[in-house]
Amino acid sequence: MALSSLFHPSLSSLNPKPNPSHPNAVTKHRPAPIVKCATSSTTSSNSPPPLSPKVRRSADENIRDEARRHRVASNNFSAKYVPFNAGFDSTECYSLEEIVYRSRSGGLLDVQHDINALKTFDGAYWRQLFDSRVGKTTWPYGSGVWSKKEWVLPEIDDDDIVSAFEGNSNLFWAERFGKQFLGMNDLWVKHCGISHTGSFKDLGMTVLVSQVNRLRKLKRPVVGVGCASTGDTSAALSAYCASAGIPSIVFLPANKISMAQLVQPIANGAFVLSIDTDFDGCMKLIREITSELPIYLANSLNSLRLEGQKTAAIEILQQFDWEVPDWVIVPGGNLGNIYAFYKGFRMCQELGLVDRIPRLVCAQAANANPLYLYYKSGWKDFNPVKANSTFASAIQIGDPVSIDRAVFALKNSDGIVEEASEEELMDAMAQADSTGMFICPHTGVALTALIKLRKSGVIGASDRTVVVSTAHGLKFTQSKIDYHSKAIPDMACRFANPPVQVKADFGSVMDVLKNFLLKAPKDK
Ligand SMILES: Cc1ncc(COP(=O)(O)O)c(C=O)c1O
Ligand SMILES: N[C@@H](CCOP(=O)(O)O)C(=O)O
Repeated sequence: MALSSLFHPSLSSLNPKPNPSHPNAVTKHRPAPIVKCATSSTTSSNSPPPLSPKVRRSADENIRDEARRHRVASNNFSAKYVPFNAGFDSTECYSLEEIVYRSRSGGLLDVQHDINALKTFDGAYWRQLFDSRVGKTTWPYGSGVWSKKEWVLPEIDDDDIVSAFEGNSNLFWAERFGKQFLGMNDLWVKHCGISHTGSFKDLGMTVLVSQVNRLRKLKRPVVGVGCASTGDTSAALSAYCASAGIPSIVFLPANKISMAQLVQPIANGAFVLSIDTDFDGCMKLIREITSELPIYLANSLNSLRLEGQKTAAIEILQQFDWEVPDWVIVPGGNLGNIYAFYKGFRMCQELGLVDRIPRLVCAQAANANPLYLYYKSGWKDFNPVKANSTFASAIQIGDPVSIDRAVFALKNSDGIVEEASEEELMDAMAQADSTGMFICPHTGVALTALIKLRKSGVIGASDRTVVVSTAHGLKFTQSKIDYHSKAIPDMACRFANPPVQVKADFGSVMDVLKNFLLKAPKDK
């Protein structure tokens, strides 16, 4: 079947078997889906806009209006909360319109999609649909997250979505780093941090804040949205809330996050509490507070976040033309993201877009390594740790809320956990920067894991490997300044590149330049 016939209403007659539940079918009203846990009769728009030839919208219409004009009445896709990793006989479930973060037994929740409804379409169909939406300005599909809306929050009305067209981040071929330091030619860095607020948190926050927007329209008791944060979650939360006019409240561990991160929620008008504790202390407090006050919890304990974050995995497959990489390495702190990657890959396999999933590696700072210690014990003994200070400050977390999700993801992907000392992660960051990147220390942790696994031969020279870069390096300039000025106690800073002080005269400048040019490498 021609691709165009899938998308253009006028060509739909070419489809030999018109399917009424086709997400693009321009049909009249169909019965609302029967979802056991659904509490509303939401009608939503899951129809992508018509393809070319596209008539330019009139001047008094914006892209939301335009999307509204193209909406269809309903679809058969739905999702609900279920206890995480519940047995087949579990009947516990909740509508996504309920305010619930934990199962009845106190365990984690997961968003479960109606996979049978999604399976009405084959893998080729989903691949083509997602590919057709990349990088457009069509509301809401211009977002890398909402371009996969049917797999994320299928029932939300496009009007309720709060998006900065996040996602669609660069999958960077790390040609020189791979060749020079690892002897690899198929090494890639997924730059999730080159994003609206400078980290991968945007992917999850667009979903969470959109759902809050919807809950508030439904008059649910949500006065504001709150999080504990090591910096990035609070930046994303405050930006998306500000854009929707929703109050945000952030709990930050005093003096433990970078200045660039601190200023983000302040600038976006959040109510910022700087608390004299660490992240784990802030997390405990926000959980207590959100169970007392009508403040919605925005940390990744809330499984809605992971629905957005999982799209980065789908995007990686898409960027490789649906070829599966061998390895994906993710830095881990509160441990929601490693599970989000697993879930994205697994859904693609289950729905026939790919036939396998990559092996996952979770990388932790040695100063905050509860998952690594658990892995090393053969998954026998999990003990939270007191997280020590680390340059990878956003993952200074000792009691990760998503520990069970992470273990599940790693066990089911033949995964590995690695750790990085402060010197290793800072050296790796400096090495990567010296090849033209400008990464954050957390990406340095992930690169250290790669270096170790290459050295031990676990990752082969020709293995296609993706390192997930989680935040923008510009948020962490102080660590780079300290490193390059060799101002870090007990660290050799082997790759430091301090500026040369030189007198302001021609001769002195010539001398240092000649010296430099003599030592400069002659070939590439
Ligand atoms: C920059 C950065 N990298 C990695 C992580 C780890 O992600 P997760 O908490 O989902 O494990 C975080 C937050 O925790 C982060 O802010
Ligand atoms: N690194 C995070 C820590 C909280 O993680 P979350 O994904 O559970 O919100 C941050 O930036 O705050």
